[in-house]
Amino acid sequence: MDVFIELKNVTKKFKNISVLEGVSLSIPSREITAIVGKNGSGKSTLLKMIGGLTKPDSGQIIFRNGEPVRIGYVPEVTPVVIPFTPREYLTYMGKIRALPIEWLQKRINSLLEIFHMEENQNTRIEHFSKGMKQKVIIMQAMLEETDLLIMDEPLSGLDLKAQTEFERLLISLKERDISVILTCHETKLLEKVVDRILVIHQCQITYPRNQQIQDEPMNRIVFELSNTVSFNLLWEKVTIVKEKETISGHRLIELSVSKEQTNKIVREFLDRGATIQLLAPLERENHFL
Ligand SMILES: Nc1ncnc2c1ncn2[C@@H]1O[C@H](COP(=O)(O)OP(=O)(O)OP(=O)(O)O)[C@@H](O)[C@H]1O
Repeated sequence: MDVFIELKNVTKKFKNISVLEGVSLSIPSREITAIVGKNGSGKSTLLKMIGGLTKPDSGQIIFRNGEPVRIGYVPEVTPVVIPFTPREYLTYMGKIRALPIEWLQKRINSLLEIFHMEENQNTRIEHFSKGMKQKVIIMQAMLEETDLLIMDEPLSGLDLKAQTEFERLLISLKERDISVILTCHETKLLEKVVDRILVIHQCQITYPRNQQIQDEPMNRIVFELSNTVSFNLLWEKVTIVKEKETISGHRLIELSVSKEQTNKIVREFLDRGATIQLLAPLERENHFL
């Protein structure tokens, strides 16, 4: 697995009220990740930080070990009335971004094909259904070549048919090596296509119960490790639950690890000079939302 996005100890507050506190996680490439949580839990804030629209107060967000990543952002609020056809609208948006006109027209043709919108390209967007408008907004976010597509509540207001079509679209984006992160209120909606679900709960990222391998025993391990020592956890069934700095130049790292992987992880950390603060069976009921 190669890491696409890594959050290291990310904290965000608004007016001294924490939205996220010391969140660490890794997301591999070419995955569809859904972020779920209650209203006001911080889903949009996390998306905006990943999209570079707002900065964390502390911590880091690193893409592909520091390589540049091309990001398309689809905001939650979409304009209701767009008095243009999709081709006109996408051409204007491309010109605003100073994309070369010939390249732009080819790109629009290819997007219309990917989104199955060729037949509708000359109809004014204001006459479109919510799902079709949504597609135009996503196309707009993808006018430049895109490695990562960030979508805030893309399902809101879509009927069942449009949701199914959206699922197919997500699969076709993934087949084109585009990673997707989206927010969603209802995990059931996309569970067939989503690779990873992250739940924001009380300023932390947790994982829904059905994402764990059923009946697989898990351990909770807390290591203390020097701040100067790096580590990378990209094994299956290992998740960073929390990371917290201590006053002594160390950090506490809480992991949820399958029983099967526990010995391997413990060895890895001890080799890096870590000490074990806690190792116990994971009480899932307490841990998950
Ligand atoms: N620019 C801002 N200034 C002050 N507070 C903010 C700002 N942006 C977000 N917040 C607050 O941060 C918290 C998280 O907001 P956010 O929009 O990220 O939540 P959300 O999970 O996306 O909510 P929803 O499901 O309702 O869209 C909320 O309490 C919100 O009021």
